[in-house]
Amino acid sequence: MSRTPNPAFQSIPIMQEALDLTNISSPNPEDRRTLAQEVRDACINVGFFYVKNHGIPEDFISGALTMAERFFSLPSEDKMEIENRKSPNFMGYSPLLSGNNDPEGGGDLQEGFEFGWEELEQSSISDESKKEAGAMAGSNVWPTQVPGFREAVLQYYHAAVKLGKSLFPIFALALNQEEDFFSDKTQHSAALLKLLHYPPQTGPVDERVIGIGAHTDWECFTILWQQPGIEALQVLNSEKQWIKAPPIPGTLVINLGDQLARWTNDHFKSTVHRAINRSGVRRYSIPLFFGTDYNVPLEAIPSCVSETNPYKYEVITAGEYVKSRLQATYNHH
Ligand SMILES: O=C(O)CCC(=O)C(=O)O
Ligand SMILES: [Fe+2]
Repeated sequence: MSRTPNPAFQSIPIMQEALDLTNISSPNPEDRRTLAQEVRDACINVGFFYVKNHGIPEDFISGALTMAERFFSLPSEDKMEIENRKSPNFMGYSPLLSGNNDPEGGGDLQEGFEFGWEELEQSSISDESKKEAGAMAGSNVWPTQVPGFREAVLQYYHAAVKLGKSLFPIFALALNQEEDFFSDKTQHSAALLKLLHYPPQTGPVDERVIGIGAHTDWECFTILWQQPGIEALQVLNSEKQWIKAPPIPGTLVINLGDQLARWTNDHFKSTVHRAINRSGVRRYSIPLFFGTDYNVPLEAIPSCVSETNPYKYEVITAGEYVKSRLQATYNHH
C-alpha cells in the first residue's frame, strides 16, 4: 500500500458524528464495505474514532460502573488480597501508582481491576479450552466482598467481546483482506477488560504523575467506555499536540493498538494517548483490550510492505508481546 503524508489531526473522528455501527453485520456487503472505508480513513489518519449504535445495552454499562464504584471503595487490604503481582498474568487489582505506562513517568495515578475471558457459567469452562487460550487467559481472580461483582462485569465483558468480534471483519475489509482474515487468529477471544478508577488530581500537577502516562495500547484495538461528563483522555497528533477525546454520551471510543500497527507495518496507527483527571471528582473508565490469540505471530500483511516501507518489526507472538509489556509496566519499581 502506498503511503502519503497526512496532516496532523486536530480532532478525533468522528466526534461530531460518531461512526454508526448499525450496519456492522448487515447482510448487504456494500453496507459493510462503506463502514470499512470510514474505519480505514480513521485508522490511517488518527488511530482513534467514536462509534454509536454499538449494541452494548446501557444497563450493562451502568451495572459494570456500579460494581467498579463498589470495588474501588473497599478498604485497601481487601483489594490487595487479589493484587495483580500475585498472579502470573497480572490479573486482578493494581493499586494507585503500581503501574507505569510511560517509561519517563513516575507511576500512573489510577487503580485498576483486570480480567480475561471466562464463561458466565463457571461450570462450563473446560480445562482444554483454558489451555488453548494460552497464558493470558483462564486465570481470573475475583473479589469476594462485593456481591454480584463477577456476574455484572462479565455481562458487560461478553457484550463488549461480541462487539469486538464483529469489528474484526470490518478491520479486515478496511485492509483489503477477506472478511474472515482474523477469524482463525481470534478463536479464543484474547480480550482483557480493565475497570479503572482515577482519583481527582487537584492543585499543581507533576506532569510525570498523571492518571495514565503517555502510551500506546498493546492489543489490536481497544473498546473504551468513558464516564460521561468528565474529560480526561487526550491523544497525541503528529505535531506533538495533545488533542482532547472527551466522553460523548451514547458512544464508545475505539482505538488501535500495537498489534494492528504490527499487522499493518504502521499503515494503521497505534496512537499515543494519556489521561489526566482534573475534574475534581472521581473518574471511572472501562477499556476492553482485544488482541489475537496467544500463539498468533504478528506478521505484517504483505500488501503493507514495500521497498519504501520495509518491514519495521521483528515477528513476535501476540501473547508474548502483551506479556512483555505487562511485565515492563508492573515491574517498574
Ligand atoms: O481511561 C482512559 O480514558 C484511557 C485508559 C487507557 O488508555 C488504557 O487503559 O490503556
Ligand atoms: Fe490506553
